[in-house]
Amino acid sequence: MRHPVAYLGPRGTFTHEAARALFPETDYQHTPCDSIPDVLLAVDRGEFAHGVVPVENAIEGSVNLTLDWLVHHVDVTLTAELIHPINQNLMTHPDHAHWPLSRFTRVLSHPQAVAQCRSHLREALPGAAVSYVDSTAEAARRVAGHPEEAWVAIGPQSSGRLYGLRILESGIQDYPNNFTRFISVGRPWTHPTAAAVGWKTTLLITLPSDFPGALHRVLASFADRKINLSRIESRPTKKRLGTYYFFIDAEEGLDHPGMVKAVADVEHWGCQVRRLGSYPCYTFDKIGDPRPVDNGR
Ligand SMILES: O=C(O)C(=O)C[C@]1(C(=O)O)C=C[C@@H](O)C=C1
Repeated sequence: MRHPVAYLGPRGTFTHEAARALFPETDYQHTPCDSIPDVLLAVDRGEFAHGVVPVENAIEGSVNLTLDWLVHHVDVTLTAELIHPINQNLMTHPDHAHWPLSRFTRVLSHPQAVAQCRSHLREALPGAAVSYVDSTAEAARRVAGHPEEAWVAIGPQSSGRLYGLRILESGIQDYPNNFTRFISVGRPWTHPTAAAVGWKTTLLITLPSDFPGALHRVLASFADRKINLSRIESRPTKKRLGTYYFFIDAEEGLDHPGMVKAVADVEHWGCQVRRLGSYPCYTFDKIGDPRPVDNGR
């Protein structure tokens, strides 16, 4: 039996590409969900052993929806990371393939994808309205379903191929080094063939309110043990203005002796520490390129 993997769908999203790279189709069955919360909830409820969602983009930064749902709505474990290249395409219905860009009135895509192409859109489609949808592939599907509309979608080539769109422009992101970090959540697993390029632990830290310099103490606890932190991201607690949760990624496993001491220190300073996961990190070049998604799979 192939193990079930939920991902942000529909078929043809960047997350689908990431899910297929992380969880090979020989061993895993991929199922699309309509939104990031749907993926996380399905795993949290035990309906899927694994889920894949985006967490951070090189151009636009954090995927706040993922971070906030991890904090407030689900209790799932982070089990792997994949850094995946992102090439954004401007695509339309084949009937409009020869139109000048000035004829298009609306751009559809995921907010992260639109944000990655903001400058390009201002120049290429200055008059077009923007409609945000839950994923790039959903945008492609809607554009394909409305040939009567002068619409374009932004998304991966795979979504254009799946929904029968034509590519008008490729590589439209504003900066060339565009990568998104995806995470898997759920049960522990190991990739059947790929070697990890590193190991990370993600902690969610809440500072005590009455302790000046608490964040400094937290950072020093890791620095004192020579543990590299690759990311610190704050999100509002949503309880009171000016109060935050800190997501901290450390480049060691949770049972590394230095990590054990650093976390004990942080707790000693009165911080609350939630251990979100300790997991291998994969990169796209090392994990291998799965065959393109086609209509049958
Ligand atoms: O819409 C998709 O294709 C997604 O997989 C979502 C998502 C994201 O949320 O960051 C994934 C990668 C890109 O950065 C743009 C969109």
